[in-house]
Amino acid sequence: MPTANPSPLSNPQIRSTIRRQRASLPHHEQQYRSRRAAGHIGSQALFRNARHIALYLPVKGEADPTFLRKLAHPRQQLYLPVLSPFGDNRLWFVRWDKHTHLRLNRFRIPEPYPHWRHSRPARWLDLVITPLVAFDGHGSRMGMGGGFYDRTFAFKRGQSHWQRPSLCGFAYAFQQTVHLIRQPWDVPLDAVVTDNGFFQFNTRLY
Ligand SMILES: Nc1nc2c(c(=O)[nH]1)N(C=O)[C@@H](CNc1ccc(C(=O)N[C@@H](CCC(=O)O)C(=O)O)cc1)CN2
Ligand SMILES: Nc1ncnc2c1ncn2[C@@H]1O[C@H](COP(=O)(O)OP(=O)(O)OP(=O)(O)O)[C@@H](O)[C@H]1O
Repeated sequence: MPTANPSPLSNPQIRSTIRRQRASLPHHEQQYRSRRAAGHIGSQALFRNARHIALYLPVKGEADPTFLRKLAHPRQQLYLPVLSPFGDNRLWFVRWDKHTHLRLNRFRIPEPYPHWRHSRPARWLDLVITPLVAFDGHGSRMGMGGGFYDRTFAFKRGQSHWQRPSLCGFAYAFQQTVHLIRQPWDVPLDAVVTDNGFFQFNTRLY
């Protein structure tokens, strides 16, 4: 586990700084950069070969992956994260199509109703586009601090990088930080896409 060269800022400092930066980006910049990021992953095999793809609906200036909806082929099925109704701080992934009704969850993020018949187990997804606050060049991810993605994809820890689902962070390029100290529960990203391009990590190294 890499611990050398940590960022001089503490995790809470990184989180609040980047969140502020993200939220102060003008709306048209958020949209422009998000569309560019979507364009960078839309042509990748990781995206093109995925049949079941989870996106998220952005809040508070997060990069917006919903541009991928237009790039998706009709055979590709899209899902959104839903807070598990069992209170176990895990995510369910529920189908997102033109019939899906959304409601606000306790973080005021729109999500589908947690119909289990429309949900797909996390391990049967092919690609999960994950929100994040910060990432580093080794695939470490810092999120909003709820541990939802880490809990839901804990089964991926220690697995080879080609096993599904692939986790691909979706972010603005300025969200990259020098080095995040990886916690034992952190599930590394397989890839990240930003307005600057698409990067795949060799997660087997850690
Ligand atoms: N767009 C989006 N959807 C997502 C996530 C995300 O990071 N972004 N999540 C990723 O896991 C899950 C929700 N996790 C979240 C965790 C904390 C906060 C949040 O804003 N917390 C407030 C304080 C807590 C509160 O309002 O009760 C804050 O930090 O200001 C939001 C989402 C599932 N859906
Ligand atoms: N697999 C797990 N089992 C139990 N607790 C976990 C697990 N993963 C994370 N947690 C807990 O969740 C808390 C938040 O973790 P962390 O700060 O890494 O969240 P995050 O990755 O930023 O959030 P999110 O995934 O929701 O965007 C930590 O205190 C950690 O103890």
